[in-house]
Amino acid sequence: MKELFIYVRKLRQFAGLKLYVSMVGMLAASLLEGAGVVLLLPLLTLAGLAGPAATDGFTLPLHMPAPLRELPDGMGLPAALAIFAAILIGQAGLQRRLSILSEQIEQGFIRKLRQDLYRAMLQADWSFFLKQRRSDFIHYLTGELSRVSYGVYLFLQQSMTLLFTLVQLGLALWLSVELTVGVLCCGVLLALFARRYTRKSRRIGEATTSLMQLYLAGLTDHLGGMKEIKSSGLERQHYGWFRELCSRMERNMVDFSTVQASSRFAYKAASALLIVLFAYAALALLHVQAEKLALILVIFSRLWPKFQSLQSGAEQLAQSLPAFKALADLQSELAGVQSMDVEKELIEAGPAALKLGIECKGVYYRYEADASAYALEDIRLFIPAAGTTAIVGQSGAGKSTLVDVLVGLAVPEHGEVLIDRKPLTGEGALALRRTVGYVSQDPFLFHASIRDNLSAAAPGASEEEMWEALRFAAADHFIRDLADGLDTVLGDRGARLSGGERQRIVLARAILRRPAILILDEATSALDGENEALIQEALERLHGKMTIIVIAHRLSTIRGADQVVVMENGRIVQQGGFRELAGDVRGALGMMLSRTEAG
Ligand SMILES: Nc1ncnc2c1ncn2[C@@H]1O[C@H](COP(=O)(O)OP(=O)(O)OP(=O)(O)O)[C@@H](O)[C@H]1O
Repeated sequence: MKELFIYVRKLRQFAGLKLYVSMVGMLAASLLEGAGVVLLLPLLTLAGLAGPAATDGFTLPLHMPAPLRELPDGMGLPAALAIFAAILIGQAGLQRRLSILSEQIEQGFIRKLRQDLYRAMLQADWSFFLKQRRSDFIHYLTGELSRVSYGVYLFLQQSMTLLFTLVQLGLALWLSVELTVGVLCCGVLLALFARRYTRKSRRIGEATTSLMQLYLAGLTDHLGGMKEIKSSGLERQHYGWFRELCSRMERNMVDFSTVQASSRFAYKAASALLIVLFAYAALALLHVQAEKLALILVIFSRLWPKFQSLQSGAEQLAQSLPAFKALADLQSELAGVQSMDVEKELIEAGPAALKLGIECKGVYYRYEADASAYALEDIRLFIPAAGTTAIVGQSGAGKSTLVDVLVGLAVPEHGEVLIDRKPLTGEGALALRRTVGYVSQDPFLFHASIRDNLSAAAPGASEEEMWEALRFAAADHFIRDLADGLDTVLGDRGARLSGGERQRIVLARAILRRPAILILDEATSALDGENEALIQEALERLHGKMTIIVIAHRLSTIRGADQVVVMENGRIVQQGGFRELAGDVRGALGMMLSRTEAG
């Protein structure tokens, strides 16, 4: 429940006056409805359906009937009917307005939640993303958010129902304290009994959250790995997993419907018993007039469904509570890892170009605070501006981690990173990253045209500049050969291209930004010898114009580097010019070269 109130508080802050207007409107609507109900009996009297004894027996709750009775003969009924219709139509009009208002509040609130969540994700430290599944974010931004949205809507609805119920309860108490207290006690007893349904709904809601999470995670993995699944003939296993999960999801929803149906049954059965009991108590024990009993029954028949709908709303709310909790947990976790403000302009623009270089002084880094091994240990390194530095080492040596530390994505546990002799912190890291062109091992392309993919990185780039960047990345020829050229739409993550073609477009995109620092993390690994040679030449042309950091497995790609850094188990084991290191046959690079040649 705590989480629900967090969101209710947020809703109050978001909607402000509108929420109170809507609450007051609900109260007015329920009063009008109550007035309509109270008019029923005078109407019966005026219509001659209830005898004169009825009006003598007890005082009517509103003054309206008296003036009505003073009207000339034959005018009372039409006037009462007209007032009755005006009240009901007015109430319906008010409810229409309230429904629109509550929808506006709900949708506006959800938009705000969605924006806040996505914004907080964008502003979070990179380390936060390393611990999460991508599919979980999709789960939170879609499924869980709509459950929260539904929950908030339910909460508004429940408040409305509660207000209606309270007003009608007051009215019923006015008419007959004994019978109303009787109905109320039965309602409370049943609500206590029905707590089991609410608790069960919450457990089912928890299962819904984890099943949906599993479903999305599984689907994301399967769709991402479809090629591996098909090439290894694993369709059967995957289908088996999917079928089993779908059955669990089906059972989960059926369980919830069963809970709701059982609780509805309990209320309906109790209602049948209570009507019989009331009728007996009123007529045989309390000797209430038949007309008054009729009014009580009208009120009971309006009150009891409200109890039932409050219970049903409570179950649905309980079912969506785990989504509130999941979202609240995520938001509080995100609040602790915010490292920027996406909308804030950087006041201190930071280095537009690197002047001296990047230095690591005794840097230690590990992914988990309690991990026994460091991914980087005692890194001492200087990367000169406008030079080319190659980082080599076996898989898992720490090359990508080192680059993350150099651009401020990962923050060292000990030691520091200096950019042009100034410590790399906060805004400086953000400014630095805006000058970086990064090509990763797993290049990312949007499901959009090549043009859109390029302009996503450099919004103002002209067509000419795009072709220039593509020429640099040896991608111009194959793109000219495509029927739609720059307007060719790439598949999901660029799936319609070969790995080498993808890498070349991503490289062109990085260059188009005219970065001060170009980082290539295994960026040419999918290229054939000819294209790799073309890119090597292009990189050599850039030599001296920008700082280039290359991570490479293929040692052929690092021959032109000014400095080679060799890593092993998170440490730098050798560092120097390519020729110098290659000449030391017993050194790490020399051994790697001889292994490569032998291979
Ligand atoms: N997200 C992560 N969480 C925990 N440990 C990680 C994570 N990423 C990398 N590591 C660990 O950190 C160490 C260095 O990994 P890193 O990716 O930097 O190596 P690498 O030299 O770039 O490898 P490769 O050439 O295979 O890309 C490895 O032991 C790896 O298992």
